[in-house]
Amino acid sequence: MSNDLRLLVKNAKQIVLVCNNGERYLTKDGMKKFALMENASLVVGKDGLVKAVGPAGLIDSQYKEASFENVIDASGMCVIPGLIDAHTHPVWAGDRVHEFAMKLAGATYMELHQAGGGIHYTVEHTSRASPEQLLAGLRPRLLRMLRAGTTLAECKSGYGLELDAEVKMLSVIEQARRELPIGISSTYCGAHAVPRGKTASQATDEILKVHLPKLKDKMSKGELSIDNIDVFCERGVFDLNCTRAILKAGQDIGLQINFHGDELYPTNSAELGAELSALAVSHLEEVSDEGIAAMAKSKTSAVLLPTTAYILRLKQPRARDMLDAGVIVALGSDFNPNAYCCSMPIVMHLGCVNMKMSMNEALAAATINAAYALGKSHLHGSLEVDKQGDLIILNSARWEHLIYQFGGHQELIRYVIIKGMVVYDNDKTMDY
Ligand SMILES: N=CN[C@@H](CCC(=O)O)C(=O)O
Ligand SMILES: [Zn+2]
Repeated sequence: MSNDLRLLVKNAKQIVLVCNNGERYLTKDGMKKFALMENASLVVGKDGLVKAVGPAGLIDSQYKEASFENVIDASGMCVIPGLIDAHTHPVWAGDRVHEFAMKLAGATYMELHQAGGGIHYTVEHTSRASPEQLLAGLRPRLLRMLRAGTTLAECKSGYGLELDAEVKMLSVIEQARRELPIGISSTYCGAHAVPRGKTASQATDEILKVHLPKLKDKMSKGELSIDNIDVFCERGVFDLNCTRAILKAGQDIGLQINFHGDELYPTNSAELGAELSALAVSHLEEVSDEGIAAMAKSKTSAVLLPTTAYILRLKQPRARDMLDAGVIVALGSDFNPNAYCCSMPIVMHLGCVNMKMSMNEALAAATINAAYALGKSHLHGSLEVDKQGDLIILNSARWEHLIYQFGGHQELIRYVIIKGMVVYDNDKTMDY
C-alpha cells in the first residue's frame, strides 16, 4: 500500500458524497436523493485528490498497512464536500452601511444607484484604493468565507469600470489566489455599471476595443488568469444587445459566460444565456417561463442568490419552477456591499425557507451545481475518487444541521479541509 497519503478521515457517521457516478451536475430527482454513506471513511493522497471513500470497515482493511500524514477520527461527526460559492463581489473599498439604513427606510436599490450611490459609490472608493488596501480588505473576507465552509469561491471585479482599475482588482484577486488556500474562480465584470459621463454603448465600445484586447494580452503573457466574463444586464444598465456583444467577445478570448440577468426587471436574460450557451446566469428574480425552458434545454445553470431578494425585499427567484423544469440550479452568496453575507450555510437556509428548496437540493446547489456554474465540476463539488479532497467535517451526527441551525455554522463546522490539508480547525487559530 502506498505511503503517499495525506489524510484519513475515519468512522464518520455520515459522508455526503453528493455524486457517485461522475455526474457534472444534478437536476430534478438527482438533487433530491443525492449519494450519502453511513459509517464511512475517506482517504486523500499527497496530490490532494480523493483516493478512496467507502464503508469504514472496508477502508480500514484496504489501508491497514498505509501511513497517513494526518488521521482524523470523525466518530459521531459528518463529512460533506466543501461548499462552493458561485457568485461574489469581495474586492472593494468604502463602507455602505449608511445605504442599508436608507433601504430599510424605503429607498430602492435602483433609486440609490441612479442617485450615484450603490455600485457607483463603491467604484469611487475602490478606484482610489491601492492594491495593498484592496488586498487587506479582501483577505479577511475570503477567510471568513473559508471558516463558513466555502472551499471555492467565484470572485468578480466590477468596482473599477475603467480599465486600469479593473486590472487592479483582477490582480488583487490573483494575488489572493496565490496567498490563500481557498480556491478562486476569477471573473472580469467591467460591465457592472455604466461609468459616469458615458452612455452604455460608449462603455460597451470601450470594453470591446480596449478592455478585452488588453486582458487577452495579459492572459497570454501569464500576468492574469481570468475564468469568466460577466455583465449586469438590466434596464438602465446594459441592455440585451450590449450584453450580447460583450459576452460574445469575452467568449472569443476564452472566458466562460456567467452574467447577471433578469434581476430587477424582466429583460430576457435567461433566453440570452441559453442562446449563447452561457455556463450560468445569476439572479433571475424576474425570469420568464420561456427563459426557464430555454435554460433547462441549453444546460445553462441558474445561480440563485437568496440574500439579494431577502435584503432588497424583492420577489423570490422561482427556484421551484426551475428545479421542476430541470434547470441546473446553483447557489451563491452574492457577497457584496449591498448583501453583506459570506456564509453559504445561511444562503442554503434562505434557499430552503424562502425559495422552497429541500435541504438536499440546497446542498447539491451549493456543491456540484455551483462547481458546474464555474466550469469546475470535473474536480470540485462532490467527494469522489480523483476529485479534489475539499471537505468539511461537522460536529453533528446528521449533515442537515448545517442548514437547520440558522447561523449556527460557527459552532458546527469543526474542520475545513482543502486538498486534504486542514485549513481551518475550529479549536485552533490558523496562521494566515
Ligand atoms: N446586481 C448587481 N450587482 C450586485 C450588487 C452590487 C452592489 O450593489 O455593489 C449583485 O449581484 O447584487
Ligand atoms: Zn452580483
